[in-house]
Amino acid sequence: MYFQRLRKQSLHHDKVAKASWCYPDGTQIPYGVIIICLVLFMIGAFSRTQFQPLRLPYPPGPPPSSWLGGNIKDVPGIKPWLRYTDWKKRYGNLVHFRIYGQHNIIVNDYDTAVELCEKRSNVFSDRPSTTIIDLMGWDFSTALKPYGDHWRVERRMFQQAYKPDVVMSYWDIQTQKVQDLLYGLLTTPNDFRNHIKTVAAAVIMSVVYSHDISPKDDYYVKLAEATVGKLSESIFPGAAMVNAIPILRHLPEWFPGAGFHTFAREARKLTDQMLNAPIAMVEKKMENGTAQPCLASELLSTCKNEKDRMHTKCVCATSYAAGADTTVASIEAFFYVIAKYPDVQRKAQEEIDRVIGNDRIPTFNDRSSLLYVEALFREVLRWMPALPLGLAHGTSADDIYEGQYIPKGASIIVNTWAMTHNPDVYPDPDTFNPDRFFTEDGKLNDDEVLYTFGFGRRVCPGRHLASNTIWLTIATVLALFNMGKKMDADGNEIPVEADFTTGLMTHPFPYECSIVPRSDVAERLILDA
Ligand code: HEM
Repeated sequence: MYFQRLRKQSLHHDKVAKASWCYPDGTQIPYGVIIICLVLFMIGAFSRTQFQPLRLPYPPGPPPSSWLGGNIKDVPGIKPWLRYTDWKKRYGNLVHFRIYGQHNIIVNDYDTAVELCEKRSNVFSDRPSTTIIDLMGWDFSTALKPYGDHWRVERRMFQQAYKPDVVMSYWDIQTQKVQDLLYGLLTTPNDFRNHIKTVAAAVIMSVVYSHDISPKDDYYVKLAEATVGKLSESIFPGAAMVNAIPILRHLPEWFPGAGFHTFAREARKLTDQMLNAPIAMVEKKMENGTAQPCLASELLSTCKNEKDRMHTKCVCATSYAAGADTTVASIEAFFYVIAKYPDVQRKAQEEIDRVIGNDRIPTFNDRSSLLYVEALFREVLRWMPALPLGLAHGTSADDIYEGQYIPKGASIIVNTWAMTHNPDVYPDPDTFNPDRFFTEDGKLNDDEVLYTFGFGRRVCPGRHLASNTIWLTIATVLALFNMGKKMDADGNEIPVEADFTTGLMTHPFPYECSIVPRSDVAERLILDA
């Protein structure tokens, strides 16, 4: 029965997996043999990771708490960036730890990140291979692709689509979608978290697929959210195990501990739909002549073969996967801090009133005149970086840094949080204080906190688009609304207090705040926009 089951399952898997369980003549290999081979292979593979060819020390780090799992128990499930920042005090800017056979190097300061990810970008531009992510079909994502030809082609497409002069052509879309957000805040302020999610999704869906999302339950947005949600869920012990010991991917689904296969299979279905459904919609519109210009239609019209079409699908789907929730995280952080820091809000509003008056809504053309708003924007990125641990780089060769050994295949975790909360650079780092970006003579300093968008050849190509959406939201919301604490039924203020979630991206947990238009004029401006 097991054999039948395995055969059935193997229909779902790729050819490699099928071949692994049969002799060349097609006879099934007994499971006992397979398991013994797997165990031997794992021990062999694991021992190889322990072998240190150069006899140089790894960077310092916490001693492993178990021979097999290494430091698996030392990495907390909640906000690991705080533990890593603690390790910086004990071990320094470069910290090594191991989980099963996977070597991890935490980079805790800006200069070391530049040295490794930028100056040595020929070695430090890979991504760590993550088996569960491949099994889930997420290897479509340009952001997760290994440093190689496929990534290079798509990276070029990204750079073309989102370079500074091209993103200016998206200003109208962004203005329209931010106006929708303002209207939402005016009419249903308690629903502000949904409005924030909508603005980020609406900008990307419009830029990429020329799709105007429906305000509620948009099919494509729900699909993308469910797919991205699976990615966040993919951090569970079974997944960690198969990531660290990739050979385990060949375990049959029924095998104890191989439940990751079931999870991955379900996730893969969603991933395929997210990749294909919106592109099919654009292609249909192109066929019947109703397609509006957008990134997908532009790229599709230049495709010469199926390979080009595949790259187009990957770039378009990655735009949403990498660009929506990151933008949401930063806008949510802005809403949270503004409700918490009334003095900052007042100062920003004074500047907006003084520079542009209160009879129009700020536009992108005002950006260079609103210095305090710019400082506030930077402080949002710094105070709560959307990706506190960036996106891990990988090493494509062995390397030596200051006499310490960094092996090929190591995961390089850029601890952005430690950088944005380095008290030597940002005194009193937990306080939200835009003034820290001004020089003594009242000019903006040159720290644009751009490193929150990553380093080197893998730096975020969507940073200009993201910066524009976030800035316009900040400037217009400050110009038109007052945010602050809500009152309870007894007239007492409800404190604005929320912790932030753990994940690749971090968001505030739900909290309450009041959002009211600053004046009748502000209300009219929103309604007339
Ligand atoms: C606040 C918003 C955003 C933040 C904080 C952010 C941050 C980041 C970070 C930290 C990385 C990893 C960089 C590295 O590996 O060193 C990254 C990569 C990436 N981002 Fe963004 N991002 C944002 C918005 C966007 C948007 C709007 C798009 C697309 C339209 C986008 C597309 C990408 C892509 C494709 C990559 C992978 C690049 C590669 O691997 O070559 N991001 N982003």
